[in-house]
Order: sequence, then C-alpha cells, then structure tokens
Amino acid sequence: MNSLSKTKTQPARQDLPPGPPCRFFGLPELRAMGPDYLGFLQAQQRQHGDVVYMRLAQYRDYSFFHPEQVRELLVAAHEGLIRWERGIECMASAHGHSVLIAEGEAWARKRRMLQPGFAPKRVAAFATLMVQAGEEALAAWPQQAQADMPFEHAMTQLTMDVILRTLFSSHAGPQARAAEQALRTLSVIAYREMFWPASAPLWAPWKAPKRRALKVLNQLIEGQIAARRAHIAAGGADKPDLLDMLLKLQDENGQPLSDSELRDECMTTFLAGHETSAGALTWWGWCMATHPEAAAQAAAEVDAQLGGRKPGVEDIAQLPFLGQTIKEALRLYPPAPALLTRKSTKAMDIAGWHLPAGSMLRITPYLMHRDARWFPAPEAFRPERFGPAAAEIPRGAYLPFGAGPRVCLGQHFALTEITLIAALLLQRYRLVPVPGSEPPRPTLNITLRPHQPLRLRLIKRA
Ligand code: HEM
Repeated sequence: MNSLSKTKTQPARQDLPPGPPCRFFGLPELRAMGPDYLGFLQAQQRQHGDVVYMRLAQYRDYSFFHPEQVRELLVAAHEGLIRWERGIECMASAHGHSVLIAEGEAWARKRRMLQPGFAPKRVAAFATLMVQAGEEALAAWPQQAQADMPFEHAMTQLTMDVILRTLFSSHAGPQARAAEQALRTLSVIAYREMFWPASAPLWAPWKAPKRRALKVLNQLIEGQIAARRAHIAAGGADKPDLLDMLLKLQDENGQPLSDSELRDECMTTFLAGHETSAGALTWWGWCMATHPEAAAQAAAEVDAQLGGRKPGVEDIAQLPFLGQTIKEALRLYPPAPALLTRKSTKAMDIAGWHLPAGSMLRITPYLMHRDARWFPAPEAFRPERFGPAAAEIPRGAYLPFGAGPRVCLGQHFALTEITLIAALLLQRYRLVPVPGSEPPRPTLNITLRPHQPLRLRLIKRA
C-alpha cells in the first residue's frame, strides 16, 4: 500500500480497525442490531477486540470498549463530537431543543444556565420532598405481612411523583398513570425509529399511538407551566421548585429562557428526571431480592444510622454500604446502557486509529461494566467492589452517568433520590422474588428495563 492510497476518502481495509466484513452496505449488521443491540455489540467485542469497525449504510461506524479510549473520546475529543443526528431526531419529538438535544453554543448556554439548579446544595434542598413522596407512597402500599407488588410500576409512579414535586410543586395525580404509559409507548417507538433512515410525518395514520402519547405528555407539562404563569399573574408567592428556578434563569446577556425553551427543559427534566431513576430503583430492588445477605447488611446499616426515624440528606454519607449496593446495581444494570451515539465533526486520531469526520462512535456502558478486566466475575453482584478496600476501578470503566462535559446533569439528584427511597424501603420491607416468577431479562428501549414489568414480594419487617 502506498502513502497516496492512505489519503483517499475511502480508507483501505487494513487501515481500519477489525470488524465484520462489509457486505450489502451493512444490512446484516443493522438487522442483527435492532432486536439485540447489546448482545450484538458484545459478540463483536469478543470477536474483534477493543475497537470494532463496521460499515453501516453510509456510515463508518466505530465501537470503543476500553476505558482509556472512552475518556479520550468523551473528555479530550468532546469538542469534535455531536450526538448522532438521526438518534436525536427520534428523541426530539418529545424533548424539543432542550439541553439533552442541543449542540454547540446552544447546548453550552443551556448547560451553563441549568447547572446551578442541579448542584449538590440545590439538590439537598429537595431531599425533604423526596422523602415525603417516598413515605406517602409506601403508606399507600398493602399493609399485610407480605404482598406481591408491581414493583417496577410502583417505582415509576414514585419517581414521577418526586420529579413533579421538585419541578412543579405538584403531585402525581391521575395524569401520572397515563404519562407512564405514554412514555413507554414513545420509548419503544423512538428506539425502533432509530434503525430507519427517516420517519414518516407525525400526521401519518399509523402514527396515532405516537400522537396520542405526545399529547398526554404535552398536556401534562404545558398545563403545569400555564398554571404557574396564572399563579404568578395573580400575585402568588414564589415556589421552592425547579420551575421557579427555570423562570428566573438568565444567560450572560440577561436573556431568560424563551417560552419554548422553558417547555423543552421542563419536558426533559420530567422525562430524564424520573424514567432512569425508576429503572435504577427497579433493578436495585431485584438485586436486593436475589442477594439477601447484602440486603440484610444494608438494612442493618440503615437501622443503625436512622434508628427508625426518616432519612435526610445528611444521612447519605453515613450509609456507605447502601451506597455500594446502589453503585453495584447501576453497574450491572445501567439505566442508560448505551450512550447516545456520537458523530465526529472533524477528523481525529483515537487509540492509534484515524477517524475521518462524519464517523459514528459507539460507547456502551453496559458492556464496559461487564468486562472482566475491570470487574472480576462481572456477572456477580458484589457491592464490595465499591468498598474502601477494593482495587481502584480504572477511570472510564464505570459510566452509569456518562463522562465528560455531557455527563448526566441530574446525577446528584438521582443518587440522592435513589438512596433516600432505598433507605425508606429497607426500613420497612424485605424484598424477595415472587415465587415461580421468571428472572427479568434486561431489555433495551433507549433505557434498560426488565423484559416484562417486574413484580416483587414485599415482606414487612417486624
Ligand atoms: C439513575 C438515574 C440516571 C441515569 C443512569 C442517567 C444517565 C444519564 C446519562 C448516561 C447521560 C449522558 C448520555 C450521553 O452522554 O449520551 C445523561 C444525560 C442527562 N441526564 Fe441523566 N441520568 C439519570 C437521572 C437523571 C435525572 C434525575 C435528571 C434530571 C433531574 C437527568 C437529566 C439529564 C440531562 C438533562 C442530561 C443531558 C445532559 C447534556 O446533554 O448536557 N438525569 N443521563
């Protein structure tokens, strides 16, 4: 191979990382990816190693599986990346142009404005609301000695209630059940649409379920904003919630969020702010139900620290083992198991490979978290991995909240909420699998949920 041919737009195969042979424009790979994205990528990693190249339709597609490469991409090369336009287009029908969707200066402006609202101090002020929501939800659960609960549904309703209280000073009313169903519908549709090159317009007759789902969510969010505007117009007092913060935000030029920006940020905070936390609590519940010794140790820690009183934000640091069980559940079942695919906007060199502008880049926390090099016996639930005596985990190997400048904005919020709710649960119940039930299979529909709604048996603690 001479040096001239290396500079051609289409690199020769030996200049590319290993991967499946390029056949039929990558259609066999695309067909295999849709029904089992995580299994497909895992098989590629096993066969080809830490960097896998595929030709998928018009895209040069690279998957990275090594922590150093992940940090190189998400941290060092961040400015040369955007999120894959088609993926974002499928999510934008609900999220609009929020911080989750925006790119470049528009994203940076939103991120700078929103960041203080999710800082630890701000989140701490919401802890009382989180605990209140948890206590009220648990008080409404069956009170007999043991009961089989639709646990996943209960966690979704609870985290939705938390976000409605913290965002709008509101509660999960009858609209919440409809919103849960609508979000499920939208996630399945958005995930499916990502594997098609384009979407039919929303008015197409077969898009009625998507239209209905969007209407439910829009009515919920826009109704809350309209009610707040009416409250302010009537001279009502400030409310200690995120909407109040969003209404008062100004950028460096003194510009507030426009009406549509406000709607979009509220929608993203509502959706991103409860769906993933619900998934995290659901999987944590399953881990506790199937690892009674770890559950008993976490419950003993909670009892010793709280002595029966309700938890507060200041207790979180005193519940290290409980925190380890949560981290380990997030490792085995990261609610965002595949980061939103990135596209390079300029040529770059990563891990010794030259990536032309326009390359697709995939990072898959679910697979990084199950790599025996960083997590020995990766399928085992071992909270000790995150204990003080454990070996250090390489930076970039553990990514439940992503990494780099686009790391999850709500990570502190989520961890505070999950820990407080987990403590409330352990104070009251022992969780066990429903006898005879099938173990949940992780299923990807943008987020990671059990293949069918998870039920757990709750046994009241004496
Ligand atoms: C266990 C719960 C959560 C998990 C696992 C999670 C995970 C993630 C991940 C992995 C990303 C980055 C995606 C990427 O790089 O492609 C992200 C972004 C984001 N998350 Fe979360 N999240 C959680 C909870 C929350 C909560 C509670 C909120 C808000 C209240 C939130 C708001 C956001 C926003 C706004 C972004 C976009 C940030 C940006 O693009 O600058 N998340 N989340």
